[in-house]
Parts: sequence; structure tokens; C-alpha cells
Amino acid sequence: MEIVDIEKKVGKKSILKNVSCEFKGVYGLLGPNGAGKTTLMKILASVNSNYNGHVKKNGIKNVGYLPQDFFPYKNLSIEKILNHLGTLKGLNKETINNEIDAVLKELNLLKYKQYKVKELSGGMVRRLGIAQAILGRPELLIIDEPFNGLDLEEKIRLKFLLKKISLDENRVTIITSHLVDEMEEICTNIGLLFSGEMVKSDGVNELLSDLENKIWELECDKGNCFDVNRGLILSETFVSANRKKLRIYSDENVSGGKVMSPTLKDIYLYYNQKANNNDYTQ
Ligand SMILES: Nc1ncnc2c1ncn2[C@@H]1O[C@H](COP(=O)(O)OP(=O)(O)OP(=O)(O)O)[C@@H](O)[C@H]1O
Repeated sequence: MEIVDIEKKVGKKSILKNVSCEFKGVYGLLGPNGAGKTTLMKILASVNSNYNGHVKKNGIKNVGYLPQDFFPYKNLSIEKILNHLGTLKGLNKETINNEIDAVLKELNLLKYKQYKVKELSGGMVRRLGIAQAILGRPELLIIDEPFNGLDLEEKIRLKFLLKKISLDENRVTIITSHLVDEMEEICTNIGLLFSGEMVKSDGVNELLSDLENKIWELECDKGNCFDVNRGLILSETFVSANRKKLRIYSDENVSGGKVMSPTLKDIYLYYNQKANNNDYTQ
């Protein structure tokens, strides 16, 4: 599955600017608020058809989609919601009946099958959203902000389920989020979307190995202790009232610093700074 030169404008405002990439495995689309992630997901799910460019689905017909704002009818039971949304998706009654229990079991919702939506927690509604998306076993699964509004426990549970669902089956899964740590655990591929531009799209391992031996930690007294012409300060934290720890990208040795294994957070911060400064190295 591939997109080529996707461009989306609302009035004079450019929301997506010639976005091209290939979607493989479990693809995480990362970007700050307002970057254009939801707009791109709507285009991929064919909810929005007003754009320029090409979406090449390569034979994919069945698509499951969890929108960012999934608000099912509050007075219907989980079973009725799945029947209703499954029918809207074009699935026949037999497929729905055969699959409902298996899908609910996968999402740890089977024992709540007769519960009404108004009786469910936020995390359960999100899981119901994923259940309706995977009903019919789609070849392409699009999940927009699965962790929205969830507490830590629900986040951990959902992360586990997403990993199970996406790795178990032979499909392309696209997940959007701005939660970098969660995405690092789930995704095999990452796209970085900043201000409507895809600044990088690659496998997680490739992205990490690009920054191998270039991420440093340096602890020093507060004040300027690193020459910013020698690299990029990705983040800084205070370790005591007078001392701070810098996380740095640098091609050269950082005197007094310790080389660290790169993380997806480093990748995100590095490309975000490059996109903002637009003048560092390559
Ligand atoms: N119908 C619209 N009319 C005007 N502006 C829009 C419209 N839809 C989206 N936008 C703007 O396009 C930009 C991208 O929005 P989008 O919701 O796709 O971003 P996002 O990356 O999903 O953000 P978030 O993480 O906050 O959900 C934002 O600046 C938004 O205000």
C-alpha cells in the first residue's frame, strides 16, 4: 500500500503537502497536534475524497477504520453496535454472527457483550471501536489515536491487544499517535509527519541504526555547557537544583558525555528540530 504526492488544501491552507510513503507491517504515523495525521487517515479510509495525488491500495478491498471521534449510540448493547456497524461495512449477517464472539474475546470484551455503551469505561469504548474495525478481518486496519483519554492501566492493556492483533495477522495496520513511547513498542515502521510534510518514513530498526553512536548524555552545571554548533540538544532535564542532564545528537564525540542507545523519542526530537531549523547536516 502506497501513497504518492497527496496534497490536501482547505481554502488557502495547505494541510498535507505532497505526502508520499509506503505503508508496511504495523505503521505508526507520528506527529504533533495539527500535523495532519487525522486528515491523512480519513483519506486512506476513503472518508475524505477531496484531495490531489494517488492512493495505491494494491488490491486491498476490505478496510477497518477506527476514527479519532468514535461515539457509538449510548443505549445500544455491544452486540447490537457490532451488528449495526458490521452491516454498514457491507458484511453479511452470517459473517457477523460467526465473528462477533471471537472478535470480542480478542478485545477482552466478550463477557460485556450485552452491556450498553453507557455502562462502559472510556477504555472499553475504545476497545469496542477496535472490535468494529477488525470485524470482517480487513486487510487494511486504520486506527486513529487509540490511546485518547485512557488511563495508564487501559493504555497498557490496549497496547498489548494492539500488538497481538497487528502481529498475528497478515495485514497492514496504520496507527496514529503523538505518544512516542507507546508507538515504539507496537510499530515496525514509522512515518514522521510535521506541519503536513512527511519528513521521514522507514523501518524502526533502520531509523534507530541511523542514529547509532550519535546520541549522547551529558551532565553538567546549569548554564551553557554544550556548544550548540557541535550538535543538537534534543532534551534537557534537571537532576538537582544546580545540575542538569542534556540529551544530545552529535556526529562527533561529546567531551565528558556518554554515548547512549537511540530511542524513537530521540528520532522524533531529532527530525522535529531539523524540520524546525531546516539547516543541520544532511
Ligand atoms: N475542515 C477543516 N477546515 C479547516 N481546517 C482544518 C479542517 N480539517 C483540518 N483542519 C486543520 O488541518 C490541520 C491538521 O488537522 P488534523 O486533525 O489532520 O491534525 P492531527 O495531526 O490529526 O492533529 P491531532 O493530533 O490534534 O488530532 C489542523 O491545523 C486543523 O486545524
